[in-house]
Amino acid sequence: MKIKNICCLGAGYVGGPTMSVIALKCPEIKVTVVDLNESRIAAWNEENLDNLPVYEPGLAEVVNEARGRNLFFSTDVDSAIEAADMIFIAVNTPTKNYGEGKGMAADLKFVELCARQIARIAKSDKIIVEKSTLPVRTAETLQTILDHTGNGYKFEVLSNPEFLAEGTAINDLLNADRVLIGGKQTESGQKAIQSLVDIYANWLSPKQILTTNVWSSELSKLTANAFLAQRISSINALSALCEATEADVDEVAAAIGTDSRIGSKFLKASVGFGGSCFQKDILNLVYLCRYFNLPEVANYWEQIIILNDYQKYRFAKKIITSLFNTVSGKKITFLGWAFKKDTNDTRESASIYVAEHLIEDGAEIHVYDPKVSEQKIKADMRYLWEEKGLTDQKIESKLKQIFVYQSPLEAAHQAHAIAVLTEWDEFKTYDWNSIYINMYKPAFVFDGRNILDAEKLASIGFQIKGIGKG
Ligand SMILES: NC(=O)C1=CN([C@@H]2O[C@H](COP(=O)(O)OP(=O)(O)OC[C@H]3O[C@@H](n4cnc5c(N)ncnc54)[C@H](O)[C@@H]3O)[C@@H](O)[C@H]2O)C=CC1
Ligand SMILES: O=C(O)[C@H]1O[C@H](OP(=O)(O)OP(=O)(O)OC[C@H]2O[C@@H](n3ccc(=O)[nH]c3=O)[C@H](O)[C@@H]2O)[C@H](O)[C@@H](O)[C@@H]1O
Repeated sequence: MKIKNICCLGAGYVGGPTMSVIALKCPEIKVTVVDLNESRIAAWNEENLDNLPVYEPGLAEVVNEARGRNLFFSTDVDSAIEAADMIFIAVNTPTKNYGEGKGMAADLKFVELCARQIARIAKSDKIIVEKSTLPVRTAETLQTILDHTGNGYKFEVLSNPEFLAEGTAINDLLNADRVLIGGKQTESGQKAIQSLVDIYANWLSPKQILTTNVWSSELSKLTANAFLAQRISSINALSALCEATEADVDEVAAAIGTDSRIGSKFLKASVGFGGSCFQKDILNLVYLCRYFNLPEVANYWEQIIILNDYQKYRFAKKIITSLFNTVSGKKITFLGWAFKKDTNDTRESASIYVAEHLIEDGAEIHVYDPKVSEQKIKADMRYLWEEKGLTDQKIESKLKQIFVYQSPLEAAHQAHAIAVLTEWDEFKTYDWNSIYINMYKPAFVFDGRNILDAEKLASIGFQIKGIGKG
């Protein structure tokens, strides 16, 4: 079946960029991205492309070309569902923060609502594509809801997990290592798979398009994220040993990375990984393993999260101990708040947890991030403290310890220490001499990303401490 009309439920970091690229590459297909969040849709429709809700290099150009031609953003979910032959579900699947599986399982309520809405609205057969990251066997749940609450039409459920990374999303979509499509082994299942293959074949080669059964596809997504995060926790674990032994973690990573069986990518020691997915997906995997009575397997994967929490805590503790065992009343400058460079996303960013530890010890946190607003930074901290059950009064008082700047020099003025939390390229280009002159001495720099020229900074007079540097 040749697809003419696509609808995507969820206009977030995945729905927005993926559908923009599909629209760009398939001008004959009408693509409508819908969301319940009116302000998000309004931002996608903003004339000024600087105000798109997602910051991604190259995204504005893609949106500019396709929007209004065959790419549309709307809050009219029902009409978009009705008109579509193929519906992508790209809604959020956060960790459950209530009830059964709290703190571990994926919360599928938004996905379930989508299925119920599709079933209620559909007036023709449709292909439903899981784009959100979901626990293995969710397709079964979706199929059951669709078949039992629908109006007698046929729904084929496919799994098509997304592997893009934020900050490089457009390039990842245009030049994907692979796309993965899982479907039923029945004749209609294979036809549905082919319809989706045909879409990606507009710009990817057959070698880049993998097809599997539904369950392998669903599980491959959680597995890919677990393997990626495992590499970071592995190198971060070694970074602690490097600091104790005067080995240099970057040298160790480069040395092992030359072994083609290990590979050099994703071995950058850091203050700890963040982002909306690694932690959530691994917790989900751990929950699934426990559910299937595999405690040893669950404990194995859980260690990645435990180590990541330790790494964030270790970084904060190093700042406190280096500053003579207290940061009370001291000004600590944070360069970066986003969970990685080239994104405005801050979900689960290490900066949030490091800030919390330091504020607990009485520090003032002065933040500069090129893409993250003051409102967002404060909302992140408020959310964390609300989750911990702090009173509103206590939260308001703690928020007074956070200051946000438009300029890095102002943020660092009269600081006791600077902590690099995100690897933004611009941090490397600063006039570090002027920064040094205007800081309290000894002037400390804690490079949580190992991006600065440590020798140069040391020669200026800084006390520089990287991750995994002896
Ligand atoms: N952020 C990323 O880089 C990646 C995310 N994923 C997965 O993709 C999924 C979406 O992630 P993000 O885009 O980051 O989330 P997001 O939170 O940025 O976007 C999800 C959007 O769905 C909307 N939504 C919720 N229920 C809806 C409904 N019933 N109808 C219409 N819209 C609805 C929300 O308002 C929100 O705007 C998650 O499962 C995530 O694990 C997968 C690969 C990469
Ligand atoms: O499912 C998802 O959401 C996505 O999760 C990650 O993408 P993302 O979280 O956007 O970004 P990454 O580049 O993976 O970085 C994640 C975190 O790990 C950190 N990181 C990454 C690499 C590294 O070597 N060291 C390191 O500390 C980053 O700074 C960041 O905080 C995966 O890379 C994507 O393939 C996947 O689609």
